[in-house]
Amino acid sequence: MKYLIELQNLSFQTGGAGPAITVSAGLPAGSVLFISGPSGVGKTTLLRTISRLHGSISGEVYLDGQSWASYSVFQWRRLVHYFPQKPVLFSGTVRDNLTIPFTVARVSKDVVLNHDRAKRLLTLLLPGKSPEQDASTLSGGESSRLALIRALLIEPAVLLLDEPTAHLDRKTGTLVLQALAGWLNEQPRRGIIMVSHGNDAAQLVEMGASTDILNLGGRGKGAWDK
Ligand SMILES: Nc1ncnc2c1ncn2[C@@H]1O[C@H](COP(=O)(O)OP(=O)(O)OP(=O)(O)O)[C@@H](O)[C@H]1O
Repeated sequence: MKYLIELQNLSFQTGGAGPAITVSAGLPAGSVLFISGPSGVGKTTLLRTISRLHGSISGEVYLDGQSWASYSVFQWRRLVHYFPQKPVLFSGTVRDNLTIPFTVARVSKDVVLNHDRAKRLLTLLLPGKSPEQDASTLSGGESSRLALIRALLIEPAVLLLDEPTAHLDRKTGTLVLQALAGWLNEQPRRGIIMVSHGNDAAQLVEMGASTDILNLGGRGKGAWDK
């Protein structure tokens, strides 16, 4: 299989005025596709379209060669997981926020939090924070990192990240990128599509990730499709 996820002539309309945008791109497993383009061009809308939170006009998305039409919306969003710019936390503790998605799958809370990966991610991204802390007392950046840990624990095949390092200082941003690079390397068939700036791309390359750019201000093709 050449691509983990492939956008084939995916056409969508943003909420703003302007013509529909059509993109084609393929993401090999283990790599990161950066979405670039000027403010308001439709980067967030593209991520929301890929996750089926925003309707498309035409075209298709393939995951491991299988069209998105063959998945229920629920299955698709679990496998192709959208992480918004302002993620929502549940009321309750840090622990509750990490375990709530798993109560649906009837996995015990202790299993989730005793998982090595959960412990490692908490130590990396929220050092010094207790699982018993009320999540509403976390800072904006900490809340976002807690939500990111939750997204990583859900183990999607593809993570769609909307500016995950925005508003973070460089050191904390690097920790987030380390968590993402580690997550990519853990399993062979994972990928990330993210809206972010060139500095993140350069750092991920330094960490050994293979990256590409899909420029929405440009012709709408990934470099892998040349
Ligand atoms: N619900 C909505 N109602 C009206 N307009 C909307 C809605 N959502 C998005 N838009 C508009 O659609 C356009 C694309 O928005 P989008 O958030 O996808 O842009 P973006 O490229 O991610 O921008 P930025 O880099 O500033 O975050 C913008 O002009 C935005 O104002």
